[in-house]
Formats: sequence, structure tokens, C-alpha cells
Amino acid sequence: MKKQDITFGIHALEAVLNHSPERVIEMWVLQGRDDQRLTPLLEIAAQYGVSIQKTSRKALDEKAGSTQHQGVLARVKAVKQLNDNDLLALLEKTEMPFLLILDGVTDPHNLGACLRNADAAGVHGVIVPRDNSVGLTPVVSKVACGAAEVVPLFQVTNLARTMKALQEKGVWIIGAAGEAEHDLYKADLKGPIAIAMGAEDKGLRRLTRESCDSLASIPMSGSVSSLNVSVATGICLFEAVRQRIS
Ligand SMILES: C[S@@+](CC[C@H](N)C(=O)[O-])C[C@H]1O[C@@H](n2cnc3c(N)ncnc32)[C@H](O)[C@@H]1O
Repeated sequence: MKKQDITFGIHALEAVLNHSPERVIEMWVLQGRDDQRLTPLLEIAAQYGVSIQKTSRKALDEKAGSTQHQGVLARVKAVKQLNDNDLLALLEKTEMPFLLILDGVTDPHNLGACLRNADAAGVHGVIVPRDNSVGLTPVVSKVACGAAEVVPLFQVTNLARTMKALQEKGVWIIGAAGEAEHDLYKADLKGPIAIAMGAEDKGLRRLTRESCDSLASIPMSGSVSSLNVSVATGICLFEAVRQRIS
């Protein structure tokens, strides 16, 4: 298991410092960068005795492997990877589970955006297959704007088996598929549910699709054949939110 990670971006680091400051080992800030958005971050970091170094843009770009660091980057203790057992433990203590399954999303920007949507919608956890999916990379954390630090991400070895275990606990699984006959807006999304989304190129895998209790489509009027997975995720989750609060 990885022991340390790099996290960058103001929102991502703000979330780590607010939720688990003990994870931050050391921070680097862009030399000459002195704006109000960074000050509170640096103050919290200083309270926890985190060493803060000023450095060049080039050094930050290299450490981040990206230019999207917003002038701040940290070396952090890696979070524990959550698995099937952790998911079952979550179900035990959750009265009305609201879960998101991502069946093989590989683009870190899409996973980051899905985590951001999941957090905003109040999803209890996101489930991904361990293989053929992007994990919690620094780009995912940056794009998730802090959601990667608070939304549990369960990486499971056999997604179909996990889906069966969810169903045995009373969770109804709705797969989002553009070609499904049933309209998402007519589906009942009020009870204990998991919404399953497909991968960028191939959509839901056959076994995942067959493991769903029902399939639903987001009605579309234009000429494109499908929506981006993070956009579709947002629509599905917030339709569920709309139904669950009304
Ligand atoms: C980019 S799409 C995948 C397109 C892929 N060519 C396919 O055949 O499914 C990624 C995922 O977003 C969701 N999605 C996209 N458009 C949708 C729609 N109109 N209705 C329901 N889900 C949709 C589905 O879960 C889909 O698997």
C-alpha cells in the first residue's frame, strides 16, 4: 500500500487540512505568491507544525506532474484504501443508503468531477472496481475540489459480487444507460439505492448491466449519442436528491 501521496490545489488542500490535518507532512508554496486564499491554509498548516517551503513554479510543476497546482502542493500520508468490508460496515450504520457505482471510469477529471457531484448530492459512498479504473490520484483530488477527502471511495475486487451483496442488504441498483427504455425521471429513486454509471468509451459492462435491478436513460433531444459520464452522474444523482427530499 502507498504510504504517501502528493496533493495540490487550494480546495483539495483546504479539505485535507480541515478534515485530517495530521495527514499533511510538508507543504510547498509558490515563491512570491501571497494572496488571501492561501493565508488561512498556511495558518492551519502552521498550527499543526507542518513545514512550509517557498519554491519556484518549475519545482512545483515537477512535483505535481501538472501545472494545475494553483501555487500550493503538499506531501501527505496516503488515506487507507477502502474495500468491500468497509462498504458492508458503512451499510450497517446507514439507514437509507445512497450510493454511486462507477464501472471503470479511467479519466481522472471524470472521477474527480463525479466525486464532486457525489459530495454535493450527499452520496454515502462511491464504489469502483479496483482494476481498470483510475484511483485517487492528485489530479482526481484537485478536480474533486475537496470531495475526494470526504466521500468514501470503495475499491472492490469483483464489482458484480459487490452489487449482489448490496442487493442482499436491500439496496436497489439502477444502471444509467442511454439506450434504456425507462426514463430516469419516472424511476423510483427514493429508497436505499445505488446508481451505476458506465465507463467513458464502453458504458456499463455486460455483467454490470445484467446485475442491475433496472436500467434508466436520461432523455436527450439533440444529435449526440451520449453525455459525458460526470454530467450524466450529476443529473442522475440530483434527480434522486429531488425525489428523496420531496
Ligand atoms: C460517455 S457515456 C458511454 C457511452 C458509451 N458509448 C455507451 O455505449 O454507453 C458514459 C456513461 O454515462 C452515462 N450516460 C451518458 N449518457 C446517458 C443518457 N442519456 N442516459 C443515461 N445514462 C447516460 C451512462 O452510464 C454511460 O455508460
